[in-house]
Amino acid sequence: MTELLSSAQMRAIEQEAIQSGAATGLDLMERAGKGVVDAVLAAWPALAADPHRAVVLCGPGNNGGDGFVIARLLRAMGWTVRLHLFGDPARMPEDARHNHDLWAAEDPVLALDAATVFTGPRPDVWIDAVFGIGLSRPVPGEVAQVLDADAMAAWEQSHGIRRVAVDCPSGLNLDTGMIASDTDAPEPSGKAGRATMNTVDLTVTFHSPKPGHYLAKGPILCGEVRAVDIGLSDTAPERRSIMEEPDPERIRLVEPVFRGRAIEPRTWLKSVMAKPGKAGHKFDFGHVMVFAGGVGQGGAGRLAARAALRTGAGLVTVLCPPAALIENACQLDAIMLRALKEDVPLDDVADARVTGFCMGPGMGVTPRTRKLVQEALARRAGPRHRRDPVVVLDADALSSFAEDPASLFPRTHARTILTPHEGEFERLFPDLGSSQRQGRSKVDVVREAARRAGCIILLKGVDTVIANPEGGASVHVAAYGREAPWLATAGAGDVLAGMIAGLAATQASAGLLSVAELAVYLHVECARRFGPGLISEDLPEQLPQVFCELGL
Ligand SMILES: NC(=O)C1=CN([C@@H]2O[C@H](COP(=O)(O)OP(=O)(O)OC[C@H]3O[C@@H](n4cnc5c(N)ncnc54)[C@H](O)[C@@H]3O)[C@@H](O)[C@H]2O)[C@@H](O)CC1
Ligand SMILES: [K+]
Repeated sequence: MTELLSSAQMRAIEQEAIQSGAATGLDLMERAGKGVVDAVLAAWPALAADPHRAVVLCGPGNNGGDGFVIARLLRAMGWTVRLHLFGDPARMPEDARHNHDLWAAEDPVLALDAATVFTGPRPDVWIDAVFGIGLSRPVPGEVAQVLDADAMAAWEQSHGIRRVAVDCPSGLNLDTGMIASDTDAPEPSGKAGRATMNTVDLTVTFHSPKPGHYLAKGPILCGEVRAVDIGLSDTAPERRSIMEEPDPERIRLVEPVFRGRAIEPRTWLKSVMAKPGKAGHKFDFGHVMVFAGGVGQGGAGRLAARAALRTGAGLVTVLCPPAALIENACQLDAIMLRALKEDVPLDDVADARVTGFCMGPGMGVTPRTRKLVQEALARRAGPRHRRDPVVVLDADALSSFAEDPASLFPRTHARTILTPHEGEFERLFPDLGSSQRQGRSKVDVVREAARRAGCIILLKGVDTVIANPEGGASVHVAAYGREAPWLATAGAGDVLAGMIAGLAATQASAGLLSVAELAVYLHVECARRFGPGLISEDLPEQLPQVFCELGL
């Protein structure tokens, strides 16, 4: 997994390098600028053949300083560069000011406004170095006009211009992935934030990617993200193994990468999933019970059950009210079926070998659902198991506690995982949901929710955030070449809940957060493998081929 660094962590690493004498701020800025130029030429090798035109937009801080370095390096390659500055050079930080002066000694520093920028000739490359991690408020109106998605149409064939962002498209908050004008917070400047922000083709960031590249608007705006090495060493207190819970000080990006290097997905899968012994018995791979709804309400539970079985659980049983037995029996074969009468306690039907419960899809928002959830949460490890059964709570199992979430949290435990979508999350954590809309990072709110509930929380979305009560957090995004828009289909969440229950119920040695990470990854892989036209029934059916393609 790649570890994502917050702005504060990035600053601390830079400061340590500077204070230890390993590099000066100027060295780092020079390497950053060179890293951007190299990344541009690597992305579009044809640009290296002969000199081209560039527009470089610089801001008042060190992001602008990087811009001045880039402009100077391109000029040295014979390029024609028009450089525009927002801000007063006299007030720039020292290193940025130094690079400003090197540029200004030979070429003009133009104003950064639409009239000045778009009356110049059309560039081949557009470099946005206005704001980076230092963005502290909405982008001022005159800069916003230049960065507006439609503004480039002032040039003919503007779609052919290669757009590059330094650290991030200016206006994107690298901790939250939001743009200031997206949030409910009033804008202190009183000026309207821009409605549309220019997307770029390539974002070049330094040392390590940041959460904002993957959260919220980040994946829409950044194009492709390249992290370039600027010679900083990583001072993470301890780098953990892929199957351990993540370092609570860091945020982990869910992808088959470990310690910065791509690994075979097979290595990742094998480290998380149960290792089948040669003489494995079905009970060695766990028994998941999935609760289905009443007559005509069983589809969601059956989808989850199918996903749990395909993911590797040895046995899966659907529990349903007696009236729904025939309906379910007509649809299930390998999945077992048991009736659960209204007044019968869960212990009467679930023996000690049950290692996982998947609850919520189609169950109904009822007092009975609440009671069953409470009973499942009270279960403890059977004699043959090291761990308590996992309890995955989704959909109606969560909504059944919407009136009184505080009555759920004393019962949830470290082997519980809640898988809400945004609406369900906000019903359980109203204050956290609204603080997110006001600009708080999705990672921070999910971390706090996990702490409050004392269990794992997986908040679904194109950007999915998972956190555990210790502060460990990971982000998975269905973007950057792993888009799966057709996953927005009825029942896809039920399948995910079943996949998590199926993987976790095998009692693999990996922690539950690692299991949830893998389930989210597999879920998207299944959707991508099937492609457009996907319906939720198709998802579990892709698993055998996905496992095979990932080398399992
Ligand atoms: N030595 C270093 O610190 C390095 C920093 N690097 C670059 O430096 C950047 C961070 O530099 P800074 O901390 O100076 O931050 P930025 O350059 O991102 O922006 C800070 C400046 O912008 C102003 N500002 C912020 N939001 C504004 C708004 N909405 N409207 C008007 N003004 C606004 C601030 O008052 C400050 O002057 C990184 O993103 C990266 O590009 C790289 O060169 C690597 C080395
Ligand atoms: K920028």
